[in-house]
Amino acid sequence: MASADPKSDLRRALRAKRRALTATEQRRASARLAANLSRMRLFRVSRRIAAYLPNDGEIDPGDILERAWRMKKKVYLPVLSRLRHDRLWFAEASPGMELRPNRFGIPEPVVKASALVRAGELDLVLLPLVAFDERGNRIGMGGGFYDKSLAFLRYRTLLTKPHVIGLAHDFQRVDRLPVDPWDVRLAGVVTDEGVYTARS
Ligand SMILES: Nc1nc2c(c(=O)[nH]1)N(C=O)[C@@H](CNc1ccc(C(=O)N[C@@H](CCC(=O)O)C(=O)O)cc1)CN2
Ligand SMILES: Nc1ncnc2c1ncn2[C@@H]1O[C@H](COP(=O)(O)OP(=O)(O)OP(=O)(O)O)[C@@H](O)[C@H]1O
Repeated sequence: MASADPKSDLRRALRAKRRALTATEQRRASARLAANLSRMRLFRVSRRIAAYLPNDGEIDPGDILERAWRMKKKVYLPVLSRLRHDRLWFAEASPGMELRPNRFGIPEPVVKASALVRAGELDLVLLPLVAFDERGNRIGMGGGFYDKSLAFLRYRTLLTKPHVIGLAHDFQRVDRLPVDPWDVRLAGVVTDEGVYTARS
């Protein structure tokens, strides 16, 4: 059924499409994604990199995490704030560390509050998305978590950290997305098929 929010129909359709991928398709996409990202200078020079654990058919950054650890980079995963329910913090992750599902069922590192860092302490945030366009606009799951946690970037220059790159299956690209005032623009999007660098 069509709804009043143009974003929600698109969300539903693309989420269903990515959930329908087989495990084999997901593994192939993950390997291609890692190959495409590791060719980027931004990835090579970044020391502290946040990614995510895949949920709902999202493209799997697992191969990227492995590569980053081999390159002696620090890898971070998002943790929902227990105090402010709409904010993300980031915890350094290591292979095989203890994880516990958050309220959406997505596993999170189990760390003490003092070990959590804010987005501004990272060099590169690789974030999940539901749809993107080539101008660097995205829509996510609808919680506004990343938009709120990265809102400070909208008032700063292009040189401000972290750099924000979206990760997606190539079929999640759409012609043009509606832009809301709070949306944080991506520097680019990397997919299983290639790299889209946003030009303003
Ligand atoms: N892998 C991954 N981790 C992430 C995010 C993400 O999008 N992907 N997030 C990015 O923000 C944060 C969590 N935000 C999320 C927001 C909504 C749903 C979700 O599945 N919503 C369900 C309703 C679930 C419920 O209410 O219990 C839905 O819309 O069907 C999941 C994660 C932090 N970690
Ligand atoms: N910086 C902000 N300050 C206050 N509210 C915000 C901010 N960013 C987003 N929101 C609110 O969050 C809600 C969800 O926004 P939106 O639909 O754009 O999320 P999304 O981009 O799909 O989610 P996410 O960022 O978690 O991937 C909106 O109702 C919006 O009002």
